[in-house]
Amino acid sequence: MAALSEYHAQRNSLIDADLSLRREYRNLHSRSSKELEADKIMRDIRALEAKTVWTADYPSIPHPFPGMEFLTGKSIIMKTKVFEILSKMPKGALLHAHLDATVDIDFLLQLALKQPGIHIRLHKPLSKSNLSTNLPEFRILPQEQYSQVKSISDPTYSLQTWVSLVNARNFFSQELGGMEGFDKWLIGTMTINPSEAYGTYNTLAKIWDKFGTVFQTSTNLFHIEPIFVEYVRQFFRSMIADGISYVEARINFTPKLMYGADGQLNVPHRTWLQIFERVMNEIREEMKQQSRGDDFIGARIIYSVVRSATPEELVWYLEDCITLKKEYPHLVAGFDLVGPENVLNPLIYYAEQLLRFQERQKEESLDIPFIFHAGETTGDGTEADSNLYDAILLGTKRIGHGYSLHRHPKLVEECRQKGIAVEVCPISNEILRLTSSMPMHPLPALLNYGVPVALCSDDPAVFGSMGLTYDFFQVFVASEITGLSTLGALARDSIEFSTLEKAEKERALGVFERRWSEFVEYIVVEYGAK
Ligand SMILES: O=c1[nH]cnc2c1ncn2[C@@H]1O[C@H](CO)[C@@H](O)[C@H]1O
Repeated sequence: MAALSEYHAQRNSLIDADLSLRREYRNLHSRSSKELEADKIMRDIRALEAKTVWTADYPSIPHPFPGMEFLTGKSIIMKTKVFEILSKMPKGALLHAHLDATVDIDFLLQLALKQPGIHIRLHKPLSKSNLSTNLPEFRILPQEQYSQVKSISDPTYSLQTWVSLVNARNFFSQELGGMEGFDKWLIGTMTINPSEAYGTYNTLAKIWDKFGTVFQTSTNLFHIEPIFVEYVRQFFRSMIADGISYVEARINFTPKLMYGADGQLNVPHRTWLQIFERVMNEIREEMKQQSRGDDFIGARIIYSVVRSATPEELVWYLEDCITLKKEYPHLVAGFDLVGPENVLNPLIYYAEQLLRFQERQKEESLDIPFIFHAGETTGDGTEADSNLYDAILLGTKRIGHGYSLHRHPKLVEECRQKGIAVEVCPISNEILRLTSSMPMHPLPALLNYGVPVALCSDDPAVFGSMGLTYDFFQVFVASEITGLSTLGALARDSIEFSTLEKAEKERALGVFERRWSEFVEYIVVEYGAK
C-alpha cells in the first residue's frame, strides 16, 4: 500500500507541474478570489449544459456535442447560458478580420436596397435547381443608365441586362419564393451554409471554391462608396456591441478604385482611408455621447493585397502603402498578403520585393510591420506551411492563423521568445475544414507552449459568427482545462500584441481590467449561490 500512496503522490506532483505550465494556471497567483469564484460558476454551468443541452437530440441535429461544427450547432449554442454570459465578456481587440466580410449580409442587402442606382444582372438563366450557384453581379450605374427592366427571373429576361435591385426583388418570381426567396438567394451566395461546408465542399480545397465566389459576389456591393461608409459604421457598432474595444481590420486594396455614388469608378485608396477615419471619429463621438467613450479605443487598417499579384504589381501596392502610411501614420498598422495560401503565391515568391519594402521604409523613416497570413493549412512541409518560415524571417509582428505552427518546434520557440502572437480564428478554421470540430483544434498546444494568442473572427459575415462571442464559446467548451482565466488571457494578449502605441495600449489595458472586474462581478451576482 505504501507503494500505491507513493504513486499517488508522484502522480499529483506530475499533474501539478504540468498544469502550472498551462496558460490557464500560469498566472494563478494574480487571479482575484472573485475571478476564481466566477470561474467555478462557469465550469459548473459548462458541465451541466454538456449533460443537458448538448445531449438532447434535436430534430435536425441528431448528435450534438460541445465544440461541434459551428454551422450545425449554432442554434444550440445560442440557447446556452454559457453563450449568454460570454456575450457580455469584454473581448479586448479584434486583430484579424477581413473588413469586407464583417457585416451581416442581411444588413448589407438593406443598405444596397436603400441606395438608388444599384443594379443586378445574371450571366446564366435562373432556375430552382441552380439558385445556389448562379452568382449575381452588382453594379451602381450612373443615373442616365438606370434600367427600366423589371425582372431577372422572368423567362423573357435577356442575360447580362442590368435590372435595378429594387425591381429585381419586387418582381422576383413567386416560383422562386418572391421577395423572401430573392433575399434568401442573395444571402446564400454571400455566406456558407452547413450543407456546403459539411457536404458539397467538405475539404479545404473545395470550400475555397465556394469561399472565393462569396467574395467575388459581395465585393461588388462593398466597393460602392455610400455603402462602404455605412458598412464601416455598422462594423464598428456591432463589434462594440459584442465587447470589442479596438480593431485592426484587414482591407483588401487589390482593386485600385471603388465606385462612387455617381456610378463612376473613381474613388481611390486615399478616400477609403479618409472614410474609415471619419466614421471612426463619428463612432467615437457617438460613444462619448452615451458616456461610453472608453468602450471604443479606435481602429487601424492592415493594408492587404491578394497573393495573386505579380511581383511588379506588388511593388505598386507596397509604394501605395508607403504613401498612405506617410499621410495617415496612425491608421496604417501593417501590411499583409491574403487569399488561399494553398493555391496562390507563397511569401518566398515575393521575397525580393518584400525585402526591398523594408529598405524603402528605412529610407522614408517609416515603420510598417508585416502581419502575415501563414500556415493556414493542414499541410506539413507544403508551400502554405513553409510560409511560416518566411513570415518569421521577414520579421512578422504577428501570424495570421498559424494553424500548422504547433508542428514546428523551432518556430514555436521563436514565437515565444520574440513575442510573435498568433491570430487564431477557430470558427474560420473549422468551416474552412482545417479541423472537423473544436476539440481537434491545435489552439491549446500553442497556448500551453507559451505562444501569445489573440482570438479572431476572420470573416464573421460569411460564417454567421458576428462579434467574438461565438469564437470564445467554441474555445471555452472544447476543453476541460480552459476556464475564465484563459479567456481573459486571450483578450489581454489581443491588446498587448496589437500595434497600439505604448500610451494607448496602457489605456486600453486599464479599461479592459475595469471591464473584466465588472464582468466577473456580474457572473458572481447573477449566477452565484444566492
Ligand atoms: O482565412 C482567410 N485566409 C486567407 N485569405 C482570406 C481569408 N479570409 C478572407 N480572405 C481573403 O481576403 C480577401 C477579402 O478581404 C479575399 O481575397 C479573401 O480571399
